[in-house]
Amino acid sequence: MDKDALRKEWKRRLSSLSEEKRNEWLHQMYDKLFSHEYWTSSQIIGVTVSIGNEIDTRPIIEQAWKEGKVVAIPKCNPINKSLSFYQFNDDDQLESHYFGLKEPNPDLCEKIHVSDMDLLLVPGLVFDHSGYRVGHGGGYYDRFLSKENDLLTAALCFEMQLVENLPHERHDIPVGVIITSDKWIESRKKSENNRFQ
Ligand SMILES: Nc1nc2c(c(=O)[nH]1)N(C=O)[C@@H](CNc1ccc(C(=O)N[C@@H](CCC(=O)O)C(=O)O)cc1)CN2
Ligand SMILES: Nc1ncnc2c1ncn2[C@@H]1O[C@H](COP(=O)(O)OP(=O)(O)OP(=O)(O)O)[C@@H](O)[C@H]1O
Repeated sequence: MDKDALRKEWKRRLSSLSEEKRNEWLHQMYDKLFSHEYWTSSQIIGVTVSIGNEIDTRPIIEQAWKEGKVVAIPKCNPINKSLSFYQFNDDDQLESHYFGLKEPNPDLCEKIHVSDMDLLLVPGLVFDHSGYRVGHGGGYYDRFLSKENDLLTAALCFEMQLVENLPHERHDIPVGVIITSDKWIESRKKSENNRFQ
């Protein structure tokens, strides 16, 4: 399957997940994330504001606030397909101009410099065991990550979003850790670790 076919198929699969299973798995995933050292050692966390059938990021944002962490959310620049991150403290700072996404209003938010970010949670539809991903197809995160070698990256996904191998191109950048409801995968080292099960 090419990337477009994968996108289409996994959007369909995600939309057919029952509310009950979705919630059960999400809570297991959050627990794994919040006990991972990437989370505990990070003060400034980049995360999207989820929409539709994406992994619900609201509980992650609220946990970060509760722990006194800084939440940085992305704003797209569709002209050059770049991302800028802004500090998110309050829902009043959100606006929706582009593609139905909830984005920060730059007039109401402080900009976060990438070099200050500790951990970036990367969205995606399908992932493989090496950390390669297929996202919504804008290439925003690959472009962004191509300039940020040192940033810790993690992705949350359901087990059903994991496949053995994805087609990838030279510009694709794998995420460091994948967290599912069952396990976390240190994808960069290609070794699985079930320490948090
Ligand atoms: N919640 C959430 N926010 C996110 C992402 C995400 O996956 N989830 N992104 C993850 O990357 C970025 C936005 N990703 C996008 C990926 C593709 C298109 C897209 O297909 N745009 C079309 C059509 C635009 C239009 O109709 O206006 C295009 O560019 O041709 C848009 C945004 C940043 N914010
Ligand atoms: N670093 C880059 N430099 C130039 N073009 C890029 C780069 N990364 C991705 N692209 C281009 O962006 C488009 C979308 O890329 P891709 O299919 O990998 O997106 P995606 O990873 O699914 O989306 P996203 O990162 O927004 O979640 C492709 O045409 C790809 O060639």
